Amino acid sequence: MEKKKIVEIKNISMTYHTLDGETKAIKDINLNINKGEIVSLVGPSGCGKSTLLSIIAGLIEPTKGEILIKEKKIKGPNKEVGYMFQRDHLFEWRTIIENVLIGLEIQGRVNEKQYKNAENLLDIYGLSEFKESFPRQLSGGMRQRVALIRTLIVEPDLLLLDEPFSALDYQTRLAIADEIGIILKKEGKTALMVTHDISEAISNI
Ligand SMILES: Nc1ncnc2c1ncn2[C@@H]1O[C@H](COP(=O)(O)OP(=O)(O)OP(=O)(O)O)[C@@H](O)[C@H]1O
Repeated sequence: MEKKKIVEIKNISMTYHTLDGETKAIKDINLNINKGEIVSLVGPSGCGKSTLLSIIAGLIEPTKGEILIKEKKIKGPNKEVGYMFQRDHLFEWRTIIENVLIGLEIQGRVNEKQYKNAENLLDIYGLSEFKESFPRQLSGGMRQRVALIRTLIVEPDLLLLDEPFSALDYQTRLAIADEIGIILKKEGKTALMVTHDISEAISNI
């Protein structure tokens, strides 16, 4: 049986033009990601990893090439793609559950069922007692887990993770990288994760 393609990256190149000249950030990238795959992209700082993620998320337009998500060409930001950034970007004035629900709130999809689902995910991932806490009361690893649940709950077809562990200390990073890999597999998610750290990439295999 042929695997179901979620994303097709076709001949993507990106050149930035600034007053100082031009920077060729990426050139002729081709990659398909199938449903349920977790793909790690490894490379040194400045090699164009974030650029590629921003293009897939529809945040910037490539100089050349196209991105198809479920066979549809993307033209801008869309709800098929969930993006988790290097920092957790939790809102300090919202409680943990309110942070988890923000994506659904923006899409006008908060209802009792979704609220229960949020409570359930917080419970599964060991955060239920922090439901009414504020982000500052949580450790770095816990905050990152909240950010992941917030991204998962809107059920995107593709998750983009941009060095999601880079703000954490080494020990926490190892633990949370394993844990997030397990969560993604358990939920059957398709994900593209970029990192400059080969051990993070391997821990997701
Ligand atoms: N908005 C921009 N304008 C001009 N040049 C840019 C812009 N964004 C990135 N670049 C350049 O493009 C190249 C790739 O940057 P990018 O941030 O994609 O790399 P990266 O691999 O994600 O790096 P890091 O791991 O440090 O985040 C770099 O040389 C960077 O200076």
